[in-house]
Amino acid sequence: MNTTTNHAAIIKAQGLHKQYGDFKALNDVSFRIFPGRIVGLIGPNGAGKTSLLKGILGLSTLDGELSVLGLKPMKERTKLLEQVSFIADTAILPSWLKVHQAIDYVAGVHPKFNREKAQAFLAKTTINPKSRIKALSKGMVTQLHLALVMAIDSKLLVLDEPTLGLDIMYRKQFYSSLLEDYFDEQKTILITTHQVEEIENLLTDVLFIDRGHLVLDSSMDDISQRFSQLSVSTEGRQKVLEAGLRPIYEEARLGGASLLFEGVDPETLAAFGKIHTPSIADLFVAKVSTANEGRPQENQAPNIQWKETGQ
Ligand SMILES: Nc1ncnc2c1ncn2[C@@H]1O[C@H](COP(=O)(O)OP(=O)(O)OP(=O)(O)O)[C@@H](O)[C@H]1O
Repeated sequence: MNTTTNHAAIIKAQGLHKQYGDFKALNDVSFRIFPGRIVGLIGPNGAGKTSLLKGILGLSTLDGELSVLGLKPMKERTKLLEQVSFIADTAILPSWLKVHQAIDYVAGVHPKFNREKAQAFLAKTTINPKSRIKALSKGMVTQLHLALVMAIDSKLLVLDEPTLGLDIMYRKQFYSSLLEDYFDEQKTILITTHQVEEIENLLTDVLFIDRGHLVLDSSMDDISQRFSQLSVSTEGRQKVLEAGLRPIYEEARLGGASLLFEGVDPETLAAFGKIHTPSIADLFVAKVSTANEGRPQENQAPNIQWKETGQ
């Protein structure tokens, strides 16, 4: 992240590469993540998010320099996992276990697990502590996982698609619990999701990744300083172009266009139409399209289906 801080970085990544046979899943990825941040790792299917997260957790090898909480993830995995908690997108709990036994189990193996916290998270769901895990719905199993993981007092929480399969009510509840009951300035959360609009207001920073390349590393504050989206009529668009202003991305909208600018003074733009900070989804599409212009066809991003923002 570009954020200036007095703290040492929790994650330092320099020139990371991941190769599966001939295929490059990560290509020269470098970034830093500092304590007290909630970082969204955003990218389309197959972008390399899980490969990166697995490397950070010491669950698979990455080439390049990587330090997490001052440790080398692969070599010092045991020590690292004492301070990190995570939910993989394919997390599985033994189906024969009862919910209260799952709590006992985690309490037994994890010194930083807070049983009362887990029980309080579960009390917000309809899960019966006496149920066997095999009797829970898919979404309930995820809820149980999240309750267990959020009750561990870790310095770093890694969430890979944490709310997959959960209903909208619980998703909202989960994200507000994450902020109110889990997060504090000593902790760091690294999260991936395809439902970017749901975490947009939660994030302090974003890392955009596309086809193994990091295409943006920015704090949300910097995004609002650096990028502006301008809604204009068709004539307004013409005037913008005549004034020599060049958007990095544009989309046709009913009766006009939406133009996305980088590093252009908002006051200059305001003379032509309505300006606002772009949504993460719009910014992602813009940055990926710009990055793709310089890449050969076979490395270009697939069509990305983001939720319409209705601009
Ligand atoms: N074990 C593997 N062997 C070969 N290729 C792999 C392996 N794991 C991942 N890949 C490839 O690497 C690329 C990145 O995969 P990865 O799972 O990191 O993407 P992702 O961004 O997490 O995607 P999604 O959003 O779909 O989960 C994909 O093209 C995938 O097919």
